[in-house]
Amino acid sequence: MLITIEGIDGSGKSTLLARLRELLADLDPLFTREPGATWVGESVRRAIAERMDPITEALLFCADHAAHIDTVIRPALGEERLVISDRYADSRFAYQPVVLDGVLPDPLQWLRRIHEGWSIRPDLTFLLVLPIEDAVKRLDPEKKREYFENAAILERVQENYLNLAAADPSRFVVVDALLEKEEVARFIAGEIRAGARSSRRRPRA
Ligand SMILES: Nc1ncnc2c1ncn2[C@@H]1O[C@H](COP(=O)(O)OP(=O)(O)O)[C@@H](O)[C@H]1O
Ligand SMILES: Cc1cn([C@H]2C[C@H](O)[C@@H](COP(=O)(O)OP(=O)(O)O)O2)c(=O)[nH]c1=O
Repeated sequence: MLITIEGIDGSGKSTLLARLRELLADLDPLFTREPGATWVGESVRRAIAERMDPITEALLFCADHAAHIDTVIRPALGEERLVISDRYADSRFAYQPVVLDGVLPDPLQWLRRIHEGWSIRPDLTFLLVLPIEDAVKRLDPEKKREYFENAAILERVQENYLNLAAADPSRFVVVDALLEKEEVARFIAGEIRAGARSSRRRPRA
């Protein structure tokens, strides 16, 4: 079963993932992330830091996704493992249309087409949502910021995320990221356990 965790920068994904490692330890999940599960992720980080042109950046994120699927996700799903990814394809569908606005006529459609035929659809996606000003307040002032981490961009990214969730309610679970950390983690751990139980009962196609 493939679970993905999505949300804007500062929504609490890293905090949540650290707690899920403890809460779900008995299920022996494979924790992974985008960008960065393979060395392709390092080129993505470099492209972001150097502000490469948006098409290059988008294609590098997609290349990172392809390498991630090939080397991590597909083998683990083949062994029936529970896989939990910190960011996945929806990060592209939420962030890159903002960066590609004005560069391409329909960035979301372009991005969807690039993923078609090889990307693997998650079984469940948890989307952490909170007011932009709270997310920005949570960002570490000591840490160097990616250019995405600005309120105007994050506002549009979150709007894109909410549209993706509205269009696919059977996959998305929208979670209030202002709830107490432990409450967020326990709720999501419970939903993952319920999903894992029902996927074991379901006959494989
Ligand atoms: N539910 C929460 N309530 C209050 N603060 C939180 C919550 N979740 C995370 N934080 C804090 O917000 C900051 C950013 O969280 P982090 O997990 O790094 O976000 P992300 O990985 O999504 O960028 C951290 O200082 C973290 O302790
Ligand atoms: C996976 C992905 C991330 N991003 C952005 C989100 C983040 O601002 C940035 C780096 O992701 P991430 O590593 O999750 O952020 P952090 O450095 O806070 O741990 O890349 C995209 O724009 N598109 C994508 O497809």
